[in-house]
Amino acid sequence: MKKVLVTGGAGYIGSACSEYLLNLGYDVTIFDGLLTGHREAVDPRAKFILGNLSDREKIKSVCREGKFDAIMHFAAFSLVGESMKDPSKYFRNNIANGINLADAAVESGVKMFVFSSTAATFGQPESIPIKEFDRQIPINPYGESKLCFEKILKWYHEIYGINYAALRYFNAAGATENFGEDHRPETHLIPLILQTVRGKRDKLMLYGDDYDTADGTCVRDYIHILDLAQAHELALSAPESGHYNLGTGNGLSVREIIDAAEDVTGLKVNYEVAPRRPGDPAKLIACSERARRMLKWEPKYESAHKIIESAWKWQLKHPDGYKN
Ligand SMILES: NC(=O)c1ccc[n+]([C@@H]2O[C@H](COP(=O)([O-])OP(=O)(O)OC[C@H]3O[C@@H](n4cnc5c(N)ncnc54)[C@H](O)[C@@H]3O)[C@@H](O)[C@H]2O)c1
Ligand SMILES: O=c1ccn([C@@H]2O[C@H](COP(=O)(O)OP(=O)(O)O[C@H]3O[C@H](CO)[C@@H](O)[C@H](O)[C@H]3O)[C@@H](O)[C@H]2O)c(=O)[nH]1
Repeated sequence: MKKVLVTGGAGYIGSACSEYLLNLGYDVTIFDGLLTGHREAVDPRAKFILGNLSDREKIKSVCREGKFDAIMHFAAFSLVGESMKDPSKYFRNNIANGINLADAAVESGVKMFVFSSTAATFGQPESIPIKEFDRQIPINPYGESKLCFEKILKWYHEIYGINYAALRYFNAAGATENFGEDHRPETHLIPLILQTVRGKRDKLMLYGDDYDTADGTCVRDYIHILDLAQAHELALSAPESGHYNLGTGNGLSVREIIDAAEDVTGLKVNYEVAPRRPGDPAKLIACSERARRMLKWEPKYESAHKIIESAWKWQLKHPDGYKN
């Protein structure tokens, strides 16, 4: 499993995972269309191919020539709000373009396919913490597109024998020394809080303080991207195909994240309580026992302070994000 194709390796999580694999001596090829990613986020040790997964012939020839042992598939669109306005964009990229890649993988004899899935496949959870086999009823086209691709992989496994791991991340956060979060527009809580304390934004809008949670604000399970990277590498030798939840199991409210950010930065977060953001479930917390047991996954950056500290360091080093 030494030769790995990483789609979306110029993006937030894909760049950190590529760096992690390269540090362990893997041979990494990154395939990315730079649609939402950044050229500067491509680890210089990786081979880089600029291309769009919509180009079926191109991805087939990349796979044929590359003779990869495994594929890690991060490339996708992932804004929930945008998916409610333009579902076609999400179904085309996350499903149709994903099929181009899965077909190329099968045709070229790739043994393992690791897929970025999401907690959004569950929709409103039936119970907390969320277990792998809990009911999945997505409440937006983004979550639906990811659930659909999980099912496609299951069928490709049954029919063609390709192994897969669908990794359902909860809230990816934090940064490595070199790679961090620069979504444009940024919609994620932690980078927005840190941009606010730096004065790059006037204030943070806190979406809803009337949820049925201890302090009234939404609770999420924040997982460091290096812990996600560790899980991806372990998934390459997963004992069986299937899906895994990836979270720490610690739920933190928006207010607790604001408090932790104030501790880490020594600065005040200017925020205003705003109405609830449509589509936000009150609580998302993972039960990741399956990954811990079957992949021997051990998250290392479980405290909010460590996660925020790493994101803070990265923002201070890259005050305007990536340059290109
Ligand atoms: N950020 C999170 O909290 C989170 C949580 C759960 C799941 N995920 C999933 O993880 C993956 C990575 O998320 P991210 O936050 O790093 O996103 P990102 O937007 O930073 O990275 C996605 C990368 O994929 C590339 N890409 C997209 N479509 C492509 C295509 N058709 N052809 C070639 N390249 C293409 C983009 O240019 C970008 O570099 C996504 O699949 C996302 O759905 C993210
Ligand atoms: O300006 C902001 C931004 C966010 N929030 C709140 O902060 C929490 C976290 O929001 P955000 O960082 O946008 O992440 P999520 O909406 O929870 O979604 C992330 O985590 C999900 C899994 O839990 C993934 O499915 C998604 O792809 C990923 O974007 C939510 O309660 C938001 O309402 C605010 O109050 N103000």
